[in-house]
Amino acid sequence: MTTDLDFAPLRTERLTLRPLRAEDAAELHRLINDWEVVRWLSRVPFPYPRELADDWIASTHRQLAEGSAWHLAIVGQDGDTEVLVGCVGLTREADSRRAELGYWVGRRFWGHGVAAEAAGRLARWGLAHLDLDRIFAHVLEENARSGAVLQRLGLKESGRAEAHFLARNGRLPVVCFEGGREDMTEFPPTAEPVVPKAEPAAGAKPMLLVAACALVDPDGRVLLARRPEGKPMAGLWEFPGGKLEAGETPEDALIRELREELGIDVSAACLAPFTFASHDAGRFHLLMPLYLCRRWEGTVTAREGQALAWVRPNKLSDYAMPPADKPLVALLRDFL
Ligand SMILES: Nc1nc2c([nH]c(=O)n2[C@@H]2O[C@H](COP(=O)(O)OP(=O)(O)OP(=O)(O)O)[C@@H](O)[C@H]2O)c(=O)[nH]1
Repeated sequence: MTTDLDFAPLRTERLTLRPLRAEDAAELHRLINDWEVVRWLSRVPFPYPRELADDWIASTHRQLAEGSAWHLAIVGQDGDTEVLVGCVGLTREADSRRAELGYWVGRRFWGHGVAAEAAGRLARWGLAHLDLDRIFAHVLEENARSGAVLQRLGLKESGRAEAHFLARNGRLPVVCFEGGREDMTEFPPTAEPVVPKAEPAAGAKPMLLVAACALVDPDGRVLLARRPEGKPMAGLWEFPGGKLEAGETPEDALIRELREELGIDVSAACLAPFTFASHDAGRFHLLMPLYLCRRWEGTVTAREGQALAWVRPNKLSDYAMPPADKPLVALLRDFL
């Protein structure tokens, strides 16, 4: 049976990450039944029985369907032919916002940066689309090459431990790595903040002016939008809005952003100033007025493919939000 389980393949410059297929079993077995590959992996036996490839592929489908793990085939393209290169996986830790990253690459594909390209893509996808805050992994102490892959992704060494290695029939020392969305590299550089008219004094941080809005529906629920993959803080939930463009008032900017992002028309008279965030965001200082709006025209639609959620005020804290938003959420909860 071939099924892609409604999982849209993830692409990188050279690779595609897609659910494993029953037909991959023979090639997967050929690649992984190799001591040079298995010796670094903790949960894989050696020799690797051919039937295990079938069983394992079936188990990855069950995990994908239940949302507990995302084990994907790493495939490349040789002309018109798809080539299986290895596997990469993200496994959710029970009752936490962490997931474990793992990968292996067939020996003949070593030395081309495949692992970092695939693992980086899956880790960033996971942070953007699943309710995750941290990615962790462990590698054998002697596996410096794999440690370098994790460092390239931005994960930091978080400690030492021991893990059981099936093919070695024993416990061996491992190095643990961990990181969150702020650590993950390869984000496109953030657009330069809009600097208000007066140049900041030498050495002062530029001020970024962002207007945001809590849309409140007739049931008293507040709209949150999820920051999409590829942007800084991808996966966090925020109030719709955006940066002021040159010459705009905060109200102008909100009216424009709400139309662009959500397809609704709001009038300045319906934007009630509520509170503001003043937050040191590192490279710049964020000043963000937050408005309340209960009346608009049109139907709220995700015009930019972003996930949207209407959230009861007492549930707002279940959503991971940028640090600047935390005090705003508390005020909003008390007010609504
Ligand atoms: N809209 C909005 N932005 C927020 C919130 N909290 C918060 O820290 N911000 C920050 O304010 C800035 C909003 O800018 P933006 O939405 O126009 O721009 P962006 O970084 O998403 O990318 P862009 O330049 O491609 O538009 C980002 O740095 C964002 O992280 C919030 O609740 N709503």
